Amino acid sequence: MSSILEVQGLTKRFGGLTAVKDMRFDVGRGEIVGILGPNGAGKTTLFNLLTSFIRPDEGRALFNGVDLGRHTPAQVVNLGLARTFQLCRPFVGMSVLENVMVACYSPRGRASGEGPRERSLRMLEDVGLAHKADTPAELLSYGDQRRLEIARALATDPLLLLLDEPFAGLGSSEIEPLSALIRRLHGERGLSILIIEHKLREFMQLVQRVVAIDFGELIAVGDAQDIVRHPKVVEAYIGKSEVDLVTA
Ligand SMILES: Nc1ncnc2c1ncn2[C@@H]1O[C@H](COP(=O)(O)OP(=O)(O)OP(=O)(O)O)[C@@H](O)[C@H]1O
Repeated sequence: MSSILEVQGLTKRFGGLTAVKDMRFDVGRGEIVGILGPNGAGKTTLFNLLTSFIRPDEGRALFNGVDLGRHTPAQVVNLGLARTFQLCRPFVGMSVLENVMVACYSPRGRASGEGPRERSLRMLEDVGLAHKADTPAELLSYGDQRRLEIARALATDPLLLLLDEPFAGLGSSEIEPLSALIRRLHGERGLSILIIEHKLREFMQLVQRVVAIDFGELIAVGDAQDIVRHPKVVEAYIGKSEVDLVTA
């Protein structure tokens, strides 16, 4: 499997704190990879580096061989790398449909040849939100806002989708359908996906490989089943009782 993303020694310091240190891993084309780590481990900083919201102090990330650090966030989207955020930020005062239409005007969205309205509706159907197309975006439930975020990202026609804690704040009745949606998008579109999550149980069902980090450093990479038992992961994060719970 060739790599769509190659992270090569990325490092980011905030004053005396090294939030991401010499990070190295790959994402294969069409692969779902999870980033696992406790609060403050550097997961969102890593996403901010990949999407050029911030610049690395050292190292680089190659997307289809292109150095992402040399591009602006908008250019990164135009290369085919889209993200969602931990905190959903829809355009308020606009409908759900209009929120997605904005993304349809991106270069990759326009290149699809579909009209923005038609494309928007198709994306909303894809994520199960078409029936709420005319609803003001700020009135959506938390779970539906996550779907809207995904629809907006999909409208830019990504090759790699970064999902920042898509299950945060959701109840178990919302997590399973959202997880099924992510699996379907991966299966049907052949999307490569990099997903941050705290919840190991959800990871076990969803991801093909896990990158475990702690204090900004890579501590293990491997199958979810192996990572959950990896001594450094257990020590840093999970605790034996949690391993028993997750693997039960
Ligand atoms: N702009 C910034 N300035 C200073 N320190 C920062 C900045 N952004 C992040 N940090 C620090 O870098 C470390 C990593 O933060 P980051 O948000 O990447 O962690 P995280 O793994 O995403 O955590 P969480 O799961 O809580 O979202 C933390 O100690 C955080 O306080």
